[in-house]
Amino acid sequence: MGMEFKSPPLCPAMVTVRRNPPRKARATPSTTAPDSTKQNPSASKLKDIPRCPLEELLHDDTPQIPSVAMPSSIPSPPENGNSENLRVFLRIKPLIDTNVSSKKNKATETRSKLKAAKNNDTNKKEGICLVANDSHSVTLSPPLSLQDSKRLKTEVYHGFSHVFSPDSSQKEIYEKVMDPLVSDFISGKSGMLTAMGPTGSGKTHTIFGCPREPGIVPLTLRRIFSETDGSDSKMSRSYYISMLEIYSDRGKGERIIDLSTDGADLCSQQLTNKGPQEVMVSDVVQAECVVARGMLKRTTAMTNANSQSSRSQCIIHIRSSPKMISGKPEVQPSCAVLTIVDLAGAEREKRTGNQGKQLLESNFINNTSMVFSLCLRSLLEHQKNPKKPLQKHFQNSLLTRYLRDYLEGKRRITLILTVKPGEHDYLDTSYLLRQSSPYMKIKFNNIEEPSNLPYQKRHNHMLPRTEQPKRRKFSNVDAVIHEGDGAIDKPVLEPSDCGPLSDKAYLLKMLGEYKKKLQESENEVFNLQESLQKEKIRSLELERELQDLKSSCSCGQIRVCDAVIDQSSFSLLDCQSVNQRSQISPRDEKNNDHSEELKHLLVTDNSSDADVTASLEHSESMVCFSQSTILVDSDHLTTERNKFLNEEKKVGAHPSPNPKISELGRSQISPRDEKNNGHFEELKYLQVTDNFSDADITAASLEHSESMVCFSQSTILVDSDHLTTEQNKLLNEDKKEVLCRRISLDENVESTTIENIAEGEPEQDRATKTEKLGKPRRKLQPASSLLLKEISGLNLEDENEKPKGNRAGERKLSTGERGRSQGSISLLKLIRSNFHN
Ligand SMILES: Nc1ncnc2c1ncn2[C@@H]1O[C@H](COP(=O)(O)OP(=O)(O)OP(=O)(O)O)[C@@H](O)[C@H]1O
Repeated sequence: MGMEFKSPPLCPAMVTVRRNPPRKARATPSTTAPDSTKQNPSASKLKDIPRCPLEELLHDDTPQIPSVAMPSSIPSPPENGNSENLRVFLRIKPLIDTNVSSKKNKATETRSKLKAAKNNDTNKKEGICLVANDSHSVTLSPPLSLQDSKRLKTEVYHGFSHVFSPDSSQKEIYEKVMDPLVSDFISGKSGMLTAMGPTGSGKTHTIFGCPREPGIVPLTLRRIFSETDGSDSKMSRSYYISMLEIYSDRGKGERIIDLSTDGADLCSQQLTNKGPQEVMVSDVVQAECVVARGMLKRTTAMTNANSQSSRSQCIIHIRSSPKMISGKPEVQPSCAVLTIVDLAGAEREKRTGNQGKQLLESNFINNTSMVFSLCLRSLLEHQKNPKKPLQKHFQNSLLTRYLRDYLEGKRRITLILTVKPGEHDYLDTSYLLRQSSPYMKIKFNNIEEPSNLPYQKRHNHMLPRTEQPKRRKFSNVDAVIHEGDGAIDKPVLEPSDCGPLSDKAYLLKMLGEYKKKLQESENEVFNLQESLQKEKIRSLELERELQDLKSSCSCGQIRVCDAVIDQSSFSLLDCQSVNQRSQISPRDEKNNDHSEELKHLLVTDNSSDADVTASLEHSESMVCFSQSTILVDSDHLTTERNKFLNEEKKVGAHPSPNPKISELGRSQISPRDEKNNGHFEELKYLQVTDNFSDADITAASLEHSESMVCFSQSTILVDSDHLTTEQNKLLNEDKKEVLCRRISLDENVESTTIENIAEGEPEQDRATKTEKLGKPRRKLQPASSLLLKEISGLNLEDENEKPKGNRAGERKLSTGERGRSQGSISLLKLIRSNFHN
């Protein structure tokens, strides 16, 4: 039905010159409109003025019923040969959709019915817009309402591989659509079946079916395994199933979910490198279970158009590979993959009433469907005109990237279109038929069945090339793990199945190594942490021990020194030396060093606690013996301090030619004793230093315990007063190291510290002095009490002693003192005899 068209009259004053006149619209096969230029002679006069292409704009591109011009252009399915056309099947869904009026959609149905009743009384019963003319063609008639408003016309589509009427059974569909593909698959040819159609048109039903009416997938599996069961064992093959869905969560990009196993999220990279996990199936029950599980995990939702609408694109791979027999692969065609895709149905917002999340999902679904169609369209145009480059529409969605090889015509595709015949679905059906019917012209030329190539390689071809990592060569294929790695019953391909190690296997191997290393490092870190902890504990224990030792040491010192002070006021014992000499151990061989000097200040006083505490200022250089006695290292004292002490005459030291003696002499200080201010007790003793034998010393100390103190194996301290002039002389003559010191004692002043060394003093006097001083008596420790007993029992006498110019003046010796010099004599005798020997 052509349309009369008259160009609008031209304005005489206006001349329009077009540099690039619009292309002349080509005549569509369906158009029957007479050439307007022939019919209207006046139009020829206006040939210079391009006419408005209104006719083309208004023209409906669809073929008209009376003049069906398509059959000649639509190729019939090729029987065989290298070149074959894409097969397009059409399935018409039964009009009465029980599911739509099911409980969940009852409300929607009621609403739409009420609407329909309001709008048009004639539409009480929905009309049919699509009818099958024969097994290869259909007629699509627009509803009257649309015919009037949009001037839509009846269309005839033919050239389908087969049109399935609404009463077609699932089995029939399987046999016509899928069985040839399965046969190819079994013989080693790969192929893909894709179900396309608007939402609720029966794609999922066709692909999966239901228990009562199993769909293409279950029937395919049955066929495959029935075939395998009957075949010779030598021809038997292994089959693997993988199932995944591409889904858009709230429109936030695409996600790939592995449906065959754990429903894990696979990123695009994983899909490329590893692919979906495969599950090896050995019989139909196992295979159906895997598919059923996957279906349960698939994302679906209830929409106004479908109570269980698929919200994702679902892809199932069935892969076959030859079984190894006696370690050698069979020569038969090796791996083949059968791919079945259930696309999510395109949705119209008005019809579905989707909002929010579902609207976003709907956009994703429509977009993916559109990209899929564009890819095929581009392939068709490229095949028609090879000069036209193949558009890279596949890049626009994950699904098309994944199926790129198919969409570029390198693998066989079969399409099954599902449509609803109702009038309400006219637009959807029309759109699908117009869009998809040209695909029948797509040819697959010289399809290279990579029967001798491993599946891995082919599968990698199928994946987006841009995402393929660089290939690496491996000689050892022991770590070959195919894409089904990780599945519980994952199969591991034999080296011969896979050829060189694939990228995926390489990456997996690397990952495994890194994982191992990480594990080792973690273990090491753990061990180090443990040992660190142990070390910390140990160091704490050691610190505690050290503290204990320190405290016990200081206690010991105090005890020993207290005892010395209280009992005999023999204050020359240097704490350090005491410690070093193991508490005055005569057998300490280490202390054979004669040069060891004792140089300390002994501050003896009735020091108050505060004073003693103040001594802590010099804690490094002094040792606190007791409340009344502080032993200070004179070297550590400042010059002022020493000066002060000297000025105050608190240091009583006889000048001695021997530096040791002077040092020792300076060690008698009583700075805080007010009573003793400037007065010193006299200490008279000899320090005989030599290498005495143990026996000698022991004998000496025992024999003359009253007059000597044995410090060590090399040092004996003897009261010089107790020695006779002869004895002293002898010692000097023999150049033995005789340390003699005399500290004058002011007789007028009572000594506090060394009062007990004032030999020969009557017990009564001592008691009186002590009483006067009011100094507390300290209890002796057992170790020191013996020593002090010896010291206190010293009866020293130095007959040759001369005044040493000490400030205290010459000491007057009492008769009693002189009488107690026998011990000294005996000692000197012993020493002498020792030297002579
Ligand atoms: N040929 C058929 N015979 C009987 N019932 C059918 C047929 N085709 C589809 N149905 C029913 O129609 C409903 C919708 O079908 P289905 O879910 O397969 O549509 P769909 O195209 O997959 O929709 P969507 O794209 O939204 O997933 C289902 O309940 C299904 O059982």
